[in-house]
Amino acid sequence: MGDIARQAPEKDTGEDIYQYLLERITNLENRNLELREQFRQMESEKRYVETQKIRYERELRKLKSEIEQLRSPPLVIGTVTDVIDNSRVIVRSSAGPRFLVRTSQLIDPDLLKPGVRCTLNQQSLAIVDVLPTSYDAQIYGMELVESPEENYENIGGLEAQIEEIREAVELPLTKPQLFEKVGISPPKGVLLYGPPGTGKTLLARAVAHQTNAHFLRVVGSELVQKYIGEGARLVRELFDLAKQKAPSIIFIDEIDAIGAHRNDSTTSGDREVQRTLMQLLAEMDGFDNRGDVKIVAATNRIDILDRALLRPGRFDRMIEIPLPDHQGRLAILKIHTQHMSIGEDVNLAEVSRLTEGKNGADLRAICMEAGMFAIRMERDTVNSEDFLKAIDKLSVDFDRHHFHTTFGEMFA
Ligand SMILES: Nc1ncnc2c1ncn2[C@@H]1O[C@H](COP(=O)(O)OP(=O)(O)OP(=O)(O)O)[C@@H](O)[C@H]1O
Repeated sequence: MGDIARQAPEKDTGEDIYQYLLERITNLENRNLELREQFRQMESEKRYVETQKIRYERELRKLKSEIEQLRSPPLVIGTVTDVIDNSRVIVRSSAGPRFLVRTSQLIDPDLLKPGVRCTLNQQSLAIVDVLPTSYDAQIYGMELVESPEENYENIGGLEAQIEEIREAVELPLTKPQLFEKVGISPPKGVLLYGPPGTGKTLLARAVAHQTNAHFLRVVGSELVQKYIGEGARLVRELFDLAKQKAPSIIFIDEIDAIGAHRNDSTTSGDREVQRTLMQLLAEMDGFDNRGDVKIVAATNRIDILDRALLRPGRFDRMIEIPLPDHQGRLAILKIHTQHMSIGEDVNLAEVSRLTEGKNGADLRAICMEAGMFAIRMERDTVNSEDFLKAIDKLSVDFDRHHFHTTFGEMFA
């Protein structure tokens, strides 16, 4: 640069100017050559970067689609039996057969050793994830509460049912000697049945609270749908965990999902449900009813339950949890308004009369909605107008939901 920018000579004789220009031309030509060379190098660098970019983009797309493919549920569970090389292993699926499967690049090959449990894509059977070796209740969506907070005072309108469950579950846990002295066996399992939202879960949690027992909740449909082929194993682990944590109460919600009576169809889904049910029956049969683990199940569909579940020594005590009547609704409304600041004009008996056919969950929602109306109006007490608006709003919501469900079912 210094050469090119050199100042013209002061003495401007013709010879000097000629020399100066000649030198300048040579310099500029050299510089031009240098720049051309740099340009050529940069061009080839650019081409290299561009091809790299295309390669990375292709790899990114491949990995993204691999992730999507691998992550899509449901997943099958298997155990690695042999490792062939870094990308292929033999896995025994929990349903029985063995497969030679590919592993994802996202999985550290060091983790894949014989005996390790893993999840497999249902279609490609590629390994998606490696499961921890130690037992983890949360993986399976089990709810484990040390001692739930709900107590009998939180339950409205179910006095007779509370009495029954106390006899069937609480007494054998707190006073087992009574049963021994009289020489009778306490019931093994209790089945709560009735429409949704009427307090079945609440009741089971309250018994666990009263007896200081661990509360273990599983949902029947999740047992068979979350990890295919794992239902039976989950039932076994559920009972093991309950024994470990005793005194404990196992609560199986939606038991109809595994305990519906069997028909002749033999799809793999049906077989899975049957295996899970057989395991549950086996666990219950091999169980000491004088022990400190109690089983409570709930269903909205007692009509479809397999009779095998209801035989003596299984769910042999059935308690109906019906929709609340007027007095029941009043009791539930009192419970859900006890911490609310309610105006003197509010007549809960009237609210109960206006909510015929509603369940406990609806009544709780009405109380909360009435509170929201008061907050929107910047009032600190809830008046009867708020309750009327809340009942209206929830009835409209209910009708809309009902309409969508019915409409959806028509086209399903
Ligand atoms: N009898 C009741 N007394 C007080 N609150 C109730 C009662 N029934 C229902 N609720 C309220 O509704 C909520 C939902 O009820 P819960 O889950 O116990 O019903 P469920 O019968 O188990 O319903 P599902 O069959 O849909 O599982 C409860 O947490 C509680 O706040």
